[in-house]
Amino acid sequence: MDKLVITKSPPLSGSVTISGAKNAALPLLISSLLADSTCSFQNVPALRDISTTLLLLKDFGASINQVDKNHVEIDASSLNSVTASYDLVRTMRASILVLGPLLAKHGKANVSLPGGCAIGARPVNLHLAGLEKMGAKIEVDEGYIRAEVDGRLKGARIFMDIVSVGATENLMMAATLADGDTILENAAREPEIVDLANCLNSMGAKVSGAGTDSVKITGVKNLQGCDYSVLPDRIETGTFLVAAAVSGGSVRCENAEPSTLDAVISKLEQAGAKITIGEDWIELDMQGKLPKAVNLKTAPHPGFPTDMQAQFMTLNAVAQGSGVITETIFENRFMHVPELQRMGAEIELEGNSALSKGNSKLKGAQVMATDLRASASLVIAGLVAEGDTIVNRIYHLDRGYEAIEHKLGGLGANIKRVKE
Ligand SMILES: CC(=O)N[C@H]1[C@@H](OP(=O)(O)OP(=O)(O)OC[C@H]2O[C@@H](n3ccc(=O)[nH]c3=O)[C@H](O)[C@@H]2O)O[C@H](CO)[C@@H](O)[C@@H]1O
Ligand SMILES: C=C(OP(=O)(O)O)C(=O)O
Repeated sequence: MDKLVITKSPPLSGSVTISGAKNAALPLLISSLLADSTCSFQNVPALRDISTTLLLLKDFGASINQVDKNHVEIDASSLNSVTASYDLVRTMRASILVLGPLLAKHGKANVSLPGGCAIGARPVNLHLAGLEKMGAKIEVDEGYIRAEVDGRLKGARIFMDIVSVGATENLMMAATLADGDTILENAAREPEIVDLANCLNSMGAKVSGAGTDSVKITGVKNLQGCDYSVLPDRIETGTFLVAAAVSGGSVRCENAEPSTLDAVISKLEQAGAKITIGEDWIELDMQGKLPKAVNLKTAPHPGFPTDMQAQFMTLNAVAQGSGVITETIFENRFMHVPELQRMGAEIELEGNSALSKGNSKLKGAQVMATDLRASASLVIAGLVAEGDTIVNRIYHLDRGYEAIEHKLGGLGANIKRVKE
């Protein structure tokens, strides 16, 4: 498995182009299952999760035309299978999102239950309960969710007692082809949900209220193909901004969507960064200063995103002063803490909070990447640690960051991929 070797680097400087968002692209590509003609997607990030999704769609019988690295056309108008096998689903939890579209369009779906992953149990009960409320019969058998509906799904009012991005997306897609109106209450408000709603509407769906906690979908008989460009990745943007802040540098993120980053920008300003914003770019300048530690608590959007928690853990570790980070979304998302401690970070864990004492002088070490954002936090730590940091198992990083070593290298980081 590939490794990244990062050697203590100068403050990051320059500009970096942000890719399309993984978490927007995955449901968008999957939404092509609903359409009767070809869907064309641009600004698709070149990532392992995207290749997995395309393999999954191909496995159903969809035809895929990879026009170039970031442009793909999908025709899923006729399929020869509605089974998502364990081999593909186990590497990517977002595969569960095929359940709603397959059921809505083909009346049937067999989807392997996604395994647990390093950040928590991640159940799918809300996805299943919502689809059952729309008339689906669902059973779990030999590790597979087997779902069926007699005729079309029926519109329903669905209240979700936990805010779930995936369940909101799955049910929103299912409802586009259901009979009648569906109202999703306590829906997630993430920008990726708005992107999905916009794309579905461009296919002929009737979705309103996306971005609020009540989304209304009026079912239509069929959907057409689309030509859609994926939203820029707010988590990739945030990761580069934190890397710049930790290194005391100055970085401009191009092709970004600043309006999706309010909570992250506000914490970076509290950390002492000077932030300048344009229509599609964000610039961070630490003016040579060390960041100040911040207190933060993760929350559903527009709160502070859990996918930026690990990166801020590194920031707090090297910052001036102490800070408390509380994780409220996933019960086991502190796997990066022991690895950062191995590099010399002074962090104490208590329940779902992490107290960092600050001013840690990090030293390079061999570290293990346990999940996607944990990996990013270790790469950022490697930029300022004395000596070499070797980040093993970067499989996770490749799931979610396009060409991270090239992008960081372009900002002056000493980073290289070692193939094994
Ligand atoms: C591909 C994608 O977009 N992934 C993102 C998505 O994951 P994902 O959609 O899996 O995350 P959810 O928003 O569903 O999870 C939020 C919380 O709800 C719980 N839950 C979820 C579904 C369910 O049926 N029952 C239940 O209890 C989860 O265990 C978790 O504690 O949102 C997360 C929260 O912002 C992000 O960290 C992930 O990067
Ligand atoms: C947890 C993440 O992704 P996924 O839901 O695909 O595991 C993430 O993007 O940080």
